Parts: sequence; C-alpha cells; structure tokens
Amino acid sequence: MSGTIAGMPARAADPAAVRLPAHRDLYYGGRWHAPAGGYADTWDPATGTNLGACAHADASDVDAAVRAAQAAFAEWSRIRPADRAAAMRRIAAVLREHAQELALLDAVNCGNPVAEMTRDVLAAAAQFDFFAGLVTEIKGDTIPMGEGVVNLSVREPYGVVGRIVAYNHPLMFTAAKSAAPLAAGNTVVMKPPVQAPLSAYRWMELIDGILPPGVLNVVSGGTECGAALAAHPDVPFVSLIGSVATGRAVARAGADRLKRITLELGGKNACIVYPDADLERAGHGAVHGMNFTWSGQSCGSTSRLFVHESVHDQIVERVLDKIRHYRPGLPTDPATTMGAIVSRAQYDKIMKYIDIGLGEGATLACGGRRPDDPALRNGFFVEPTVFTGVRADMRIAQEEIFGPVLSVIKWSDETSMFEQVNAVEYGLTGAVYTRDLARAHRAASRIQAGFIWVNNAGPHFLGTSYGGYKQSGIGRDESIEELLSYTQGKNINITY
Ligand SMILES: NC(=O)c1ccc[n+]([C@@H]2O[C@H](COP(=O)([O-])OP(=O)(O)OC[C@H]3O[C@@H](n4cnc5c(N)ncnc54)[C@H](O)[C@@H]3O)[C@@H](O)[C@H]2O)c1
Repeated sequence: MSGTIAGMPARAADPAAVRLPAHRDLYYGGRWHAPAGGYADTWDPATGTNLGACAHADASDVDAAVRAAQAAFAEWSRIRPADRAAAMRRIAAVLREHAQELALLDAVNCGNPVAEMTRDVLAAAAQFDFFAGLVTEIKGDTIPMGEGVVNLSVREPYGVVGRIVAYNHPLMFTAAKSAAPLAAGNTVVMKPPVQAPLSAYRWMELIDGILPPGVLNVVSGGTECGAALAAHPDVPFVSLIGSVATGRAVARAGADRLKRITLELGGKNACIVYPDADLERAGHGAVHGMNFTWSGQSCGSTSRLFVHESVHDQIVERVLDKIRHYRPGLPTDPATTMGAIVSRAQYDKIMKYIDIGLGEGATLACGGRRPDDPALRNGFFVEPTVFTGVRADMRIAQEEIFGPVLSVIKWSDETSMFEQVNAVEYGLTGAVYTRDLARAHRAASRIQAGFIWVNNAGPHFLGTSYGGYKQSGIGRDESIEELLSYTQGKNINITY
C-alpha cells in the first residue's frame, strides 16, 4: 500500500501549485461548449476550499454530446483497429507523463492521498495499453459449410456508449473505463463523478486532438445528467460504476429500449479467517482489504471480518496494531496514508452508521471519530474504525457504509458462518485466510461473489475479470470480457 513513487516530491505539495483545468465547460465534438445546464461549485473535501465552478450538464447538453458522438461513430468504427490502438497508446503515454499533475488534482478534488492517486493514473495508462493490445482479439470464427459457401462471424461495436462513474477513483474511472469501448470501435460520452470532475477536464485538455472530434466526450453533472445519458434513445449501451440504487435506475431507464448495460455496483464483502490461517498475514489482509488509504470508500472493501473464535483475539490484536499505519492526513502530502471523505453527505452517512453500530450494541475497538489534528479541522476526516462483537444481522454488517468502518464477526460453526457470509444482497468480493488448500477451494466456491482472494485481500489483476454476483452488478471489467462486451456478434453466410 505504501511505498515511494518515482518522481514524487518528498514534501507536501503546495495546494496552490495544483494545476486546475483552464476549461470547465463541456467537452464534446472536439471542442468546449458552455453548458445550458449552468455550473456548480466543486470543492476540496480536505480543506473546505472552493475549487471553482464546473459545468453541470442538463438533458439538452447530454443530447448535444450524444449527437457529436453519433456523428463520429462512422469514421471511428471503420478505421483500422491498429490505428485505434496507436491513438490509445498515445493517450497512455500522456497519462504517464502527467501522472503526478493529474494525481494532485484528484487529491484536492476527491480527498484521496496523492501517492495513491498517482497509482490510479498509472493504472489508467496500463488499461489504455492493455485494451490497445487486444484490438486484434476482436475476432470471430469461420464455420465449415461445404464447398461454395463461406460462413463467418464478426464482432461489431454498438455505437455511442454512455459511461457513468463513481467518485472514489475520479481520473482512473474516467480514463480507464473509456478504454475498452473505444478499442472496440464505439464512441463514448463519459460522465465523471459529480463530486470530483476536475481531473476529467484536465485530461481532456491534455489529450485534445489525439482522437478524432466526437470520439470521446465528457459531460459533467449530477443525477439529471446521468439519467439523461442512461435514457437517451441514441445511446444503445450504458455502463455504470455506482451504487445499487443508481444501477436499478439505469436499468429501468434503459428497459424500454432494451439497452445493453453493464453495472459495477456496491459491496459488503466478507473476509474469512480460519483457525489454521497465518495470523500475521490474515491480520495484515484484514486491514489492507479495507482500503483505508481512501477511507474505505471502495466497492471491494472487505468490511465484514469473519474470524474463527479460536483466533479471534489474536486477529483483533493484529488488526488494531496494523491499523495504526493509517492516519488521516492532507491528501496533497505524499506521506499521507489515509485521506479525506469526499463530501459532507458521505461524511454524515459514515458517522450515522457509527452511531447505528453503537446503538446496535457493537463494541467500538478503535476510531469512530474525527481526528484531533488541527490541520484537518476544516475537512471531512474519520479515523479508521473497528467494531468488534458485531452480529451478522446488524445494519453495520448488512449495509454498505462506503467508509473506514470494519465489522468483526466471531464464528464457530462453518455452515452457519457461510449462511451469514451470503446473507447480504451484495456479492462483489471475498477473501479467505487458511493454510489448507482444499479448504480454500471449498470456501472460494461457497462465497457468492464474483472476485475471491485466498491469503490476500484488495488487489486487482489487470486481465482478470472483475465484477459482481447478485445485486453487485452485471458484467465483468478489466479483462478481455470487458472489451468483447462492447461488441455485438454478426454472422455472415456467403455463397460464391
Ligand atoms: N463495482 C465497482 O467496480 C465499483 C467501483 C467503485 C464504486 N462502486 C460503488 O459506487 C458507489 C459509490 O459511488 P457514488 O456515491 O458515486 O455512487 P452513485 O450511485 O451515487 O453515483 C454514481 C454515478 O451515477 C450518477 N448518477 C446518480 N444518479 C443517477 C441516475 N438516476 N441515473 C444515472 N446516473 C446517476 C452519479 O452522478 C455518479 O456519476 C458505492 O456503492 C460503490 O460500491 C462500485
């Protein structure tokens, strides 16, 4: 989690040195456009500083962006895939070149530490390279039909893809989630998170001119903007990273037109510790899997820790020791290990859940409050929080908090433990700690979730499919599955 990044300054970055985008208007058709929907202020959640106004698109703005994307589709879908890939590799290079600048912008706008946001920018660059490298895999089959007939299948793009993303990785989601639909030959209308839109616009300034006008368009805004994109009749494919409630709204909006959708939604993920686990490793994983660096604001966070009663106290002791590595600090400081909560609304929600946990009778083992550090008094910070004595049916163990709150649940009987693990509406990730490989396989198959770690928790592996079971989503990202999901099959039968 921690570690130095090449090129990072050793001292706290001067927030005044943050390069804010010169353009705050909508970017579509290769140009900047004043929004009909007006502007909304955007903030630094760590200091309360107003970072200025940003375009807040309404439905008419979304319509204009979709028309620009539609106009660009004919050319972009027909150029040689290798040329699409070359343009995407240039974008990856720009991301790498400007990683620190973009990371700093995300740090001030969303509150996540700059060191982590630098990794985010590099991850986005890696995804552009990855999907550029896969363009020749957008291929089909030939099926033997006998002499005089050739039968082949091909894959074609859909047209305009609407992508709507969550706030916890603003630049990474805005950039990386454009890569697969573009590689497949679609054009994209991207809606960055309403809380942190600035890095999307700076990115557009940096890559302006690399893609033909209209191929990649950015419209910032809130619910009206997202809803207009989800419902637009000329957007046949909509893809969301967000909450279950928004996922349902997007699915409903697309139902009348039978839109293709992919949904990457929330999680209330379990980490299971068996008595034979390497306790050091499990204690580390229990903390690492919580993504405290970005204050637990992660869909994949393993926020329910199921610990066998025979090792419960040893694991809790290790968790409380290792959690001390995470101390809320200013996101612009490269040494900061834990950032701010993105907004007052999210801060209030987290504090409300901490009250709910106390009211339900869970024991607060650490955190549960704002840090004392006077440097953080104007921001939305919450100390890393651990509840012990949690029952699996408590609200803090059932509902996604999306904050730095870990619930420890003691178990003794394996069958009822798995019933509890699976008794949530979510099914995104899961982690298992054991030295017994057979037990690990059995446990992995019993957890109803789309992404399982054994003796590890937290990392994604580019090339492997990431996505949820149950209400955690539809579809798989970060892999060739994501790329191919942006294509539709066509069969051609030729008699000669
Ligand atoms: N599975 C994943 O890969 C993944 C990754 C990150 C976050 N998430 C989830 O995202 C959620 C947190 O992010 P958030 O608070 O930004 O989520 P959110 O659902 O509130 O918003 C997500 C995006 O949808 C837009 N939106 C809101 N209402 C809409 C509507 N009716 N129609 C269309 N768009 C609409 C928002 O403006 C934002 O851009 C959590 O539930 C988290 O688990 C999932």
